[in-house]
Amino acid sequence: MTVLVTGGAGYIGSHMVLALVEAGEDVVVLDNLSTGFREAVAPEAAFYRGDMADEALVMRIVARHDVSAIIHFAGSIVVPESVADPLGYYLNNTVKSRSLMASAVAAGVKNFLFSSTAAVYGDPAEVPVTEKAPFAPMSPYGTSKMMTEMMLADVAAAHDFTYTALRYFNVAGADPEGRTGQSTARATHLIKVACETALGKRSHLDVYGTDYPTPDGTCVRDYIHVSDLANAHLLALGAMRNGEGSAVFNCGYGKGFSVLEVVDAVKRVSGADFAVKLAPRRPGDSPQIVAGADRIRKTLGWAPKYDDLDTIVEHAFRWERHLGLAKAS
Ligand SMILES: NC(=O)c1ccc[n+]([C@@H]2O[C@H](COP(=O)([O-])OP(=O)(O)OC[C@H]3O[C@@H](n4cnc5c(N)ncnc54)[C@H](O)[C@@H]3O)[C@@H](O)[C@H]2O)c1
Ligand SMILES: O=c1ccn([C@@H]2O[C@H](COP(=O)(O)OP(=O)(O)O[C@H]3O[C@H](CO)[C@@H](O)[C@H](O)[C@H]3O)[C@@H](O)[C@H]2O)c(=O)[nH]1
Repeated sequence: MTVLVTGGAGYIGSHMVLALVEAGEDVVVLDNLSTGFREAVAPEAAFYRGDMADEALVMRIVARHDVSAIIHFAGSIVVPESVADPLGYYLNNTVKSRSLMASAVAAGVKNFLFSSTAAVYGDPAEVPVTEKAPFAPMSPYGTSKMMTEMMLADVAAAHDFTYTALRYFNVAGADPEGRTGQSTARATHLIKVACETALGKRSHLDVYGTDYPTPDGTCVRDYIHVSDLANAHLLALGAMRNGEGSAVFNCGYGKGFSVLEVVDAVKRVSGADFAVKLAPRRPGDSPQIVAGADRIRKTLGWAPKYDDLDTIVEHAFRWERHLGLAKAS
């Protein structure tokens, strides 16, 4: 009874592997290391370097390790990059997820947890946005994830197969014990970029767009600590194993912070007053996304431990310092 984690060498996946190992699960990771790092994978987990769409490899892993559940993180994750390269995103996030699902069905793996995203909502009419809101992605990234969710629903209707789509809001922070964190090269995520800037790895931080219809004109996001997110996966996995059926959950705290508020938090926590430049809007950005987060708390009993922006930033900053002072590429 092993859990297969695709993308387990990545930022969120490496935290998930730690949480699974701590929970006593057997874990096998499949990752092509396109953005992940072999050394980020906890030593207790078996590791295969390969592509999630390599159906023969996935079937071999499932048979050899007696895989009974898949947690599927592997994918491409940068919103503006998806605007520039939609076909690349549809291939890696949608087409290759279809292959992974086909392998799961063929091999009889019945439980499938999927990394979806708040980006499937686009610019929602109501904020906080609940799971009942319609799909309205504003970027190829969001559309690529929406299509995967739609495939999962169809597969669950046709086969003995249960899925949970967790729609993450903005994931940030690092393992509180400092064992892993976000090591992504050429990072684009706000909190990581701000921490790099605070440490002098970048000359300044650009604020993309100051004329949005938000209180201070900058985009608002709901930042969730990566370790709370890993815990949400453990709960979702338990519910699927208990036969509770397919489900969709938002993963966020229900609180929004603007880009400028995040920049202030990073300055406060780091003690560094770095340069900030106001820049034009970035393609594909939604003005404001905040999670309606009741369903996961009520249904799965999720009780986050790190629901505090300064704590998230502190953990992210500590990891960034641990990575060293090499200039960000
Ligand atoms: N970081 C966020 O804020 C956020 C928010 C919502 C959803 N997500 C989703 O969570 C998942 C993990 O994101 P992350 O932030 O850890 O990103 P990441 O880039 O650190 O991790 C992705 C991992 O998948 C691997 N990978 C990519 N394509 C692959 C393929 N074809 N076959 C095998 N491995 C492959 C990469 O090498 C990497 O280790 C993604 O699916 C992403 O869309 C992330
Ligand atoms: O140097 C920077 C980086 C970001 N931002 C802004 O900060 C906000 C957050 O951006 P970012 O951290 O890149 O996250 P998102 O574009 O919101 O996307 C993240 O969050 C989504 C869920 O909401 C996930 O699905 C994506 O994978 C993940 O990249 C946006 O308004 C950006 O324009 C800046 O102003 N300057």
